[in-house]
This record gives sequence, C-alpha cells and structure tokens, in this order.
Amino acid sequence: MAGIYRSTRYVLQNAFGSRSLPGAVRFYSQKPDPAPLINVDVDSKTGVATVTMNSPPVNTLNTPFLNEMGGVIKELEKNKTRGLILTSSSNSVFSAGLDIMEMYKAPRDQMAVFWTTLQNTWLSLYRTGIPTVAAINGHAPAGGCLLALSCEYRVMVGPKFTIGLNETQLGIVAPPWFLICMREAVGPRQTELALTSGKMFTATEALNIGLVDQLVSNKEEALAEAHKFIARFAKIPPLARKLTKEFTRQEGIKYMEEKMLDDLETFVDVASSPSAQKGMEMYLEALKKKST
Ligand SMILES: CC/C=C\C/C=C\C/C=C\C/C=C/C(=O)SCCNC(=O)CCNC(=O)[C@H](O)C(C)(C)COP(=O)(O)OP(=O)(O)OC[C@H]1O[C@@H](n2cnc3c(N)ncnc32)[C@H](O)[C@@H]1OP(=O)(O)O
Repeated sequence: MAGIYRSTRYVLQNAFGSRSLPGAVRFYSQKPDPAPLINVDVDSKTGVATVTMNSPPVNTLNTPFLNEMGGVIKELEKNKTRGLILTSSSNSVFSAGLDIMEMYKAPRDQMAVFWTTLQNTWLSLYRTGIPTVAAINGHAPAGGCLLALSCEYRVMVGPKFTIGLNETQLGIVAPPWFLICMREAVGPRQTELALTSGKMFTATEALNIGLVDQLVSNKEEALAEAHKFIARFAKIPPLARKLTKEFTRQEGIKYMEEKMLDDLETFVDVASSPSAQKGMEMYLEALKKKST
C-alpha cells in the first residue's frame, strides 16, 4: 500500500510545477479559466497579497482547489511577497472544510491523492516565511478552521459566524496535525474540550479562548487589521522571522515531515471504514435536507 502512496506523492509533487507571474500586479492562479478558484491581488505599494478563495458555494477543499492553493503559495514565495491575507469571496462562508465528496464512497487511490495534496498544501501554508493572516469573513468549520489556524494571525468577522474543529460530530477524527494547530492557539485543555465534542465556537467564544486574535464587524475592517498585523514586520529581518516561525511551529512541521505516509495510511483506513462512511452519508443527507 505504501508503494502506491509514494508514487502518488511523486506525481503530485511534479504537478506543483511553478508558474511565472505575469508583469501585472493582479493575477489569477489557475490555468486559463473564466472562474478561478482562488484570486490573488498583490498591493503594488505594500507588496501584500490578498488571496481570496472563490469556489462557490462554500469553498470546499478538494484536490483542484488545494493544488491551486499550493501553486499560489509557491508563486508568492518566489515573488518575495510581503504578506499573505487569506479570505473568502463568499458573504457567509470562509471555507466549509474538506470536500466530503472527496472522501464519501471514493476509491482508496482517489482518497490518497486528495489527502497527499492536502498534506502538502497545508505544510506550504503553515511553514511559509511570508507573514500570514486569515481574515475570516464567514463560517470556518473543520478544514476551514485548519486553514485559519495555519495562518499566524486570525481576524474574524463577528458576531454571527462560527469556527471550530467539528470532526467528531461527523463521526470522523481530526488528525494529529489539525490538533497540533488548535493546541498552538488555545492550549491543551481547550483543545481536548473542543475536539472531543466537535464544538463550533461563535466568534466571541473563539476570541475568548484565543482561537482568533481579533473580532471586527465586517470584511473591510478584517482586511485593514490584517494589513496592520503584517506591517508589524516591516523592520524585522525576514530570515530571522522565518526561522523563528519554523522553530515555533516545529512540532507540526516535524510531524508532517516524518509521519506523512503513516498519516496518509491512517486517513485512508479510517475514512474508508464503514462507520466513517455512514457518518459522512448521514451528514451529507442532513446538509442536503437543510438546503432544500
Ligand atoms: C488519525 C485520523 C486520520 C484520519 C481520520 C479520517 C478522516 C478525517 C479527515 C479529515 C478531517 C475532516 C475535515 C473536514 O473538513 S470534513 C468537512 C467538515 N465540514 C463541515 O462540517 C461543514 C459542512 N457545511 C456546513 O455546515 C454548511 O454548508 C456551511 C455552514 C459551511 C454553509 O451553510 P450554507 O447554508 O451557506 O450552505 P449549505 O446549503 O449548507 O451548503 C451549500 C452546498 O454545499 C454543500 N456542502 C457544504 N459543505 C460541504 C462539504 N464540507 N463538503 C461537500 N459539500 C458540502 C452542501 O451539501 C450544499 O450542497 P447542495 O445541497 O448540493 O447545494
């Protein structure tokens, strides 16, 4: 089984080939496509990139989306971007997390490609030397929360949106690296309490436990505060900053570097188990009922 996963990873790594930025300040990251999944807008004065997830209706994280996100981060690093602000084009959803359709009734090799892409893209975001901020302008369950936690600073639009690692509510388990990200933000006690119950926090609750750093009342304010956070690093030498970030995040980085294949095998085994499949089926039914 590990052989399949290793060759899958090889294919995926090659698929992350770099693309050159055009001369223009604004660029779209994907192949020529009238509806890109992620828009990137680099401020010509500050060099800060606003990365807007634009995959309606709810910015689910599936393989094409994650590949594109990985490519965007690579491009921004190559272009020595001064900061990365992650936000959403939706008025109510930051990201609905992993695309359940990538896991529900999916063949094991498809699940493996999906998970490897997620692992790689997560690691790119989590460890990038670029200062990162999540401007959370909508709900951020599960993988949506992970994206936000992988950034260095979180500004959330309140009070009506929610955020959290709710996996246990679906009958699945947040993997250790999701948990490490949560623990880095809120500490071990709050992590255990939150993850065992799959709690979704209101924006105010999230602020109170340190899951987010700031509450604001709209997206414009969130972006303004995100820019302010990035401006703090104007006089900090980038290498010192990058290494300090790596040292601070070494538990998560080490986990992924050393346990990537074990994590992949565990994921495929757990996600394809009858109980996880049943949980996803019931959850998808509930989502469908809600939207009709
Ligand atoms: C050691 C352990 C190793 C492995 C363990 C194994 C597995 C664990 C793996 C990983 C952890 C999982 C992480 C995840 O991220 S799982 C996904 C969790 N996400 C959610 O729970 C969010 C679900 N969605 C919502 O709550 C709402 O959609 C939301 C509040 C975000 C927005 O509500 P709104 O009313 O605006 O939209 P909806 O009508 O609900 O949705 C529109 C449309 O989109 C579909 N949808 C929503 N979310 C998902 C999703 N995550 N995946 C796929 N599809 C999704 C929804 O069904 C609607 O579809 P349709 O009816 O066809 O329009």
